[in-house]
Amino acid sequence: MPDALVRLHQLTVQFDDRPVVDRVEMAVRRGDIITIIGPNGAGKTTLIKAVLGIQKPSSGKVSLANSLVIGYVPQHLSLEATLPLSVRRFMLLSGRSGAECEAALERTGVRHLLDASVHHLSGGEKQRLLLARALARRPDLLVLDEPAQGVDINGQAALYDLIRQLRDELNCGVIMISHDLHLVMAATDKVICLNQHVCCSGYPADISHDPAFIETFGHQVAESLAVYHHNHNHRHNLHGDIVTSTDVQGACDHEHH
Ligand SMILES: Nc1ncnc2c1ncn2[C@@H]1O[C@H](COP(=O)(O)OP(=O)(O)OP(=O)(O)O)[C@@H](O)[C@H]1O
Repeated sequence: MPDALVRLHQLTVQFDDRPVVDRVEMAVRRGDIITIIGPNGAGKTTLIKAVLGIQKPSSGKVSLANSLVIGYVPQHLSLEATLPLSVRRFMLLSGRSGAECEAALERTGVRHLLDASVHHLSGGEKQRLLLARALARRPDLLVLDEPAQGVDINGQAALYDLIRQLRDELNCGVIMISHDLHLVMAATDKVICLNQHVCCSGYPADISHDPAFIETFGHQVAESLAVYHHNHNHRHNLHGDIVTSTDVQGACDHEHH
């Protein structure tokens, strides 16, 4: 099994003696798309901040692969509203060359906005700009905090699709937070349900049956996800991709209901 890009060992973060992230174990490898779901205040952003090194663990640790390059897409683009700033200038502030910035913007579908003001971009355009900035670093690990916020439903599906393509092109690992359970179930390889501690984790179709998932999100949510469940007549590799019967190393062979 390839080495992990990032590994959490019993990661715990406390604020005023209150554990907000409680003894979390997790590993992200190249090719993984791992989505963290959980109710408000569950500790998702705090966990991501610990991965980024901007939140110190109270105990446990975060191990990163040597010279790991992380591309981070924050929830929002927060900028001084009175400061004039074009998309081109914003991208160049990342320290990458003009050509690299333009290629990244092209890849996320917003190169035509090079000379637009960042203040006038739509919600979806801003998310694609933030993704381009992360991409320009050619990251080993993409970290996204609710990347689909402010994006309409069609745009969300396209954005998740793009994230999958980028994972393939860069052969990077992806860790993201999402609140949109339907899209998560449709677009993710592995889901971690966090409520301070890890309630349950696994393939999307499996975890929605997990009593811990139902307890966290309620029967209504679990039932509404039933549409994504299906009987499998195929096998998965460890990344959740379908494999043929001759290529079964590390595959699971199970039925989902
Ligand atoms: N720097 C801090 N000091 C004190 N408490 C904090 C700090 N940062 C976060 N918290 C608290 O930790 C808890 C978890 O916050 P966090 O932002 O990680 O949750 P979340 O799962 O990302 O929530 P949401 O889905 O609402 O964004 C919250 O109760 C929050 O108030």
